[in-house]
Amino acid sequence: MSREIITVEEMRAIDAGSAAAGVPTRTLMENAGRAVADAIVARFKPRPTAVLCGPGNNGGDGWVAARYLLERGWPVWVETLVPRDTLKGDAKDAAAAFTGETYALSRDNPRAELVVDALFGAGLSRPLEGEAARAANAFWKRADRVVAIDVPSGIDGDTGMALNEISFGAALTVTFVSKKPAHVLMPGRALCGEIVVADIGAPEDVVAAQKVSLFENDPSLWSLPWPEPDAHKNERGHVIVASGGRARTGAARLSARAALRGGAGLVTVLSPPDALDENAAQLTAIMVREARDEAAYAQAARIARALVIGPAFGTSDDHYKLLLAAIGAEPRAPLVLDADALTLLSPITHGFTSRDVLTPHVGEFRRAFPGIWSSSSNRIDATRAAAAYARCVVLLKGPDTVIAAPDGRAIVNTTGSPFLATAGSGDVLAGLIAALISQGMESFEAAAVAVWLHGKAGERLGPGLIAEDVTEILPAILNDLAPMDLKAALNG
Ligand SMILES: NC(=O)C1=CN([C@@H]2O[C@H](COP(=O)(O)OP(=O)(O)OC[C@H]3O[C@@H](n4cnc5c(N)ncnc54)[C@H](OP(=O)(O)O)[C@@H]3O)[C@@H](O)[C@H]2O)[C@H](O)CC1
Ligand SMILES: [K+]
Repeated sequence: MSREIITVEEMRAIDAGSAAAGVPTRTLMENAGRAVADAIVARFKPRPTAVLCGPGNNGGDGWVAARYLLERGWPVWVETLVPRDTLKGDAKDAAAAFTGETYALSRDNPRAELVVDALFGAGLSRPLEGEAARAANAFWKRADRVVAIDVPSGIDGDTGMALNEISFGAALTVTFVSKKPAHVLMPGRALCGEIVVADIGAPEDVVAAQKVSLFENDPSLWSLPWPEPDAHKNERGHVIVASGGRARTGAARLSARAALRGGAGLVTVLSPPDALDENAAQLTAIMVREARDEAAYAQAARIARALVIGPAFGTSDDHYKLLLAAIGAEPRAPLVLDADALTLLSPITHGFTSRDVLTPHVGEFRRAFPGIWSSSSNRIDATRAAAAYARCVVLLKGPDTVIAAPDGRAIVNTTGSPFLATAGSGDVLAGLIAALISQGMESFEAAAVAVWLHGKAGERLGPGLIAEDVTEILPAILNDLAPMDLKAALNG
């Protein structure tokens, strides 16, 4: 399946391009409606079904779906928001071809056990009102009985937000060509239920002409740096993690352990003198190095293959100087900057490089990039703008983490579980990113892989998860991803 995510504007361009290439929009609508009926028939037994149709082409898809369900013997009727004779274009044709019962949308219609929401899709331009809002509220708690066409009505396709917080929620959403931002961004993703992407016959070259650079995170987008059989630890890179001072060291160790589990050949915790014993007492495979002054941080930046600064690092003026020493080192390793490092640098005025990664959560992002946050319409645009501005990879953490590169590429992650929102989780993520960079991955890809793995760990662990568990379950997740020939070699 294609992992591309297209915006509403791109989807409109694909519609127009298809028509120009000889595939009429009426054909696309026919294929869309049939795909909806197919998805329903594959999942539900026949039952009284109402198809709620709106004034535009989303409604048109609904009329087509109703016709196919009727042909398959389903007890199905249409409830239309606007009089049938006011419909135009493809939707008018689609409605004319439906021979079943039709009602005006209202609370007095026959009781349906399944509702197909074909009120609004990509053309939603204002909040739901009137009968549409009433229906959304009536079915809000019955999402298990709702199938949405394209997006649950009321949700903006480009942002995943419900306008005025009124929308449908669905058990199944059937969309066309590719997912839209609303299918991967919260709360849209959660309101869609299962998402089916149907091919409706838009010509491949028409889709390719959009030059999409936004993807849903997936192993098909990247390949992990598996070691060669004769690999030496030095080839797998050296990650250094800067520790906080006395009694503030756990975060750095979590990060360091994640770096080791993530495959870094060597991992060192860079420790202020007062925390040296504390760190040394709790580390075995991970090395500890004392760092007294700015020169030590600059030196670490020179010798590492990736340097993590931020987890419980400290936010004093002295810490700021140490951070600047690392940033200013020449040449220097890619930096993974999180937590306190972001606080120290906010608002960001530094230019970084495309090898550096900033990993803010929303609060940190708003402080780091205040103007960008307030002027962006969604998390994808915000992260892209921040990456272009700071000239580095930016990873905006959340249930819908977005990773953007300064060249405009962006990935939205959809693995994970709410249990990952816990102390130390971000420290583990930073260490994992550094581990993958240290093994030679491009920083943008490294960040995408790390978030995907981190999310999978969250899914497997579920309730009771603590950050330490995330590092410990990584071998199982990595093993599943290992190529067959490596598995065969390991199994003799
Ligand atoms: N390539 C594809 O993926 C295809 C998708 N198809 C389907 O087409 C819709 C998009 O159709 P469109 O007609 O552009 O838009 P809608 O059906 O969502 O609705 C537009 C009309 O609704 C009015 N509107 C918008 N918001 C409201 C509201 N809150 N209350 C009342 N009316 C509203 C809008 O009015 P304007 O004043 O804004 O103009 C329009 O009249 C897509 O989602 C797919 O389902 C094609 O079938 C095939 C190709
Ligand atoms: K809809």
